[in-house]
Amino acid sequence: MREQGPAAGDLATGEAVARAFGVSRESRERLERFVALVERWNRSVNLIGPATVPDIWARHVADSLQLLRYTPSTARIILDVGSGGGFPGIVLAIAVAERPGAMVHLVESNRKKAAFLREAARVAGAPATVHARRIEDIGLEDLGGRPDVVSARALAPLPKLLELTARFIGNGTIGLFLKGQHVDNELTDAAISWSIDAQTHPSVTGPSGSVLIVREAIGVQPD
Ligand SMILES: C[S@@+](CC[C@H](N)C(=O)[O-])C[C@H]1O[C@@H](n2cnc3c(N)ncnc32)[C@H](O)[C@@H]1O
Repeated sequence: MREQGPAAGDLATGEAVARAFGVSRESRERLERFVALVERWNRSVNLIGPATVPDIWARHVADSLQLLRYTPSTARIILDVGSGGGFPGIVLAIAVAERPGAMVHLVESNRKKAAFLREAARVAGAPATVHARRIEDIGLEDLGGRPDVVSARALAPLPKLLELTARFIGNGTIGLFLKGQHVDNELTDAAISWSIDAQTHPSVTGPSGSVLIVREAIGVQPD
């Protein structure tokens, strides 16, 4: 899979997403099996908003795949927090499936969603380990070492997200967070309690979204 970014363009179909992101034939097949599973399970488990199902390739798959361009090519351990229906975690696991030693740890506290994620990893043949627990209860020993990347989408506003993930970030471990239109306000709110080294990049999937890269977040005492 090509690791530099796509031109935005039309991302409405599997074929278009595969072309835009330089996805290999094997990865595309894995993504197609995963998408079919999401669509099937979504009738009984709330994985993605029903109204977004027709746009699943752009709204969910491409949205997740864009994180690959910010993921170092040497990254092996990825920690995805609040994985839900596998966005971005399962998509990233598919994207790095051909990297020797790669493993994506999916932390999801909802048991039904965790069961879905296990089935999704099996069906897609993706290197993923599912932890049906809260992130607060996860330590480095559960991940087999320090993660290279911590990812999350729609888990919590930034101040809370940093409470949950900052202990993993820094010393080369980056946070890659898919954020909505209020990212600047979230950064302002988070700056009250955190000294943050971060950058935002526009999302390829919509003008209001962004990718937030956090290189370091250190807790500060309020004055
Ligand atoms: C709004 S969903 C987002 C799911 C997915 N990342 C997405 O964008 O489609 C948030 C998910 O985080 C899970 N979650 C919330 N708090 C959590 C925690 N402290 N530890 C692990 N999972 C958590 C919820 O069960 C839920 O599935």
